[in-house]
Amino acid sequence: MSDIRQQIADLGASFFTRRLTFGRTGNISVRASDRILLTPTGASLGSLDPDALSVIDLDGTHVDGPKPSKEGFLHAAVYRSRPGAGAVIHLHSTYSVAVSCLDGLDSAAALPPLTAYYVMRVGRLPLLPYHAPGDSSLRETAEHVARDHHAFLLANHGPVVAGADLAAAADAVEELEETARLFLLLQGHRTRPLTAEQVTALGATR
Ligand SMILES: O=C(CO)COP(=O)(O)O
Ligand SMILES: [Zn+2]
Repeated sequence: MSDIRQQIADLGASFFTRRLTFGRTGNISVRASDRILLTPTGASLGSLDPDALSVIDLDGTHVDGPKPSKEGFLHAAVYRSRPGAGAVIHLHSTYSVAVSCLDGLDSAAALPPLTAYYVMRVGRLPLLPYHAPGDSSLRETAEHVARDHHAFLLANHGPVVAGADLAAAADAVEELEETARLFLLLQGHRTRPLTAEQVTALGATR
C-alpha cells in the first residue's frame, strides 16, 4: 500500500507538471478490495503527501486519513459499477474542459472517433449534465453510465476516467485530453472520423 501511495503522489506531480490539471483541482484514487485510497480535498496534485491520503469505503464514507475529495462519491460510484476498475482519475485538463463547455454536443459521444488510439483507450464518451463540483445528486447517473463506459465527461467541468490500474487510467485520460485538443484544432475543417466498421474492427485489437 505504501508503494501505491507513492505512485499516486508521483502521478499527481506528473499531471501537474504537464499542466493536465492545475491549482487545487483534480483527484486520483486507487481501490484495494473494499477500500479506496483517495486524494484529500483541497490538495494540489502537484505536491501530494503520500502519507496524507484519505481512505473511503465503496459507499463513499470517510474511513481514515484527512477529509477526502468532494468527488469521492463519484469515485465510489464508478468502482461499484466496474468491478474491474482499480483506479479512477478526475482532472480539469484544459482541452477536455473546453469541449465539455461546447453547445450542441452528442451527449452519448461527446467526441467523435478521430483516431484508433482514442477508440482503443477511451471508447465512447458520454456527457453528463452539469452539476456543481461535489454535488452528490450526480451519483445515480454516474453509477448508471459507468456500467457501460470507463470514461465520461462532466459538462462544464472535466473528465472522469477509470482503468484497471493507475497506468491504464492515466493512459486513457491523456488520450482523451489529446483527442479533445485535436477535435478543437479541427473545428472548421472538413473531418473524416473513423467509420463504424473501423471502430468495430478495433474491438478485436484493443
Ligand atoms: O476537481 C475538484 C472538484 O471537482 C477538486 O476537488 P477536491 O479538492 O475536493 O478533490
Ligand atoms: Zn473537478
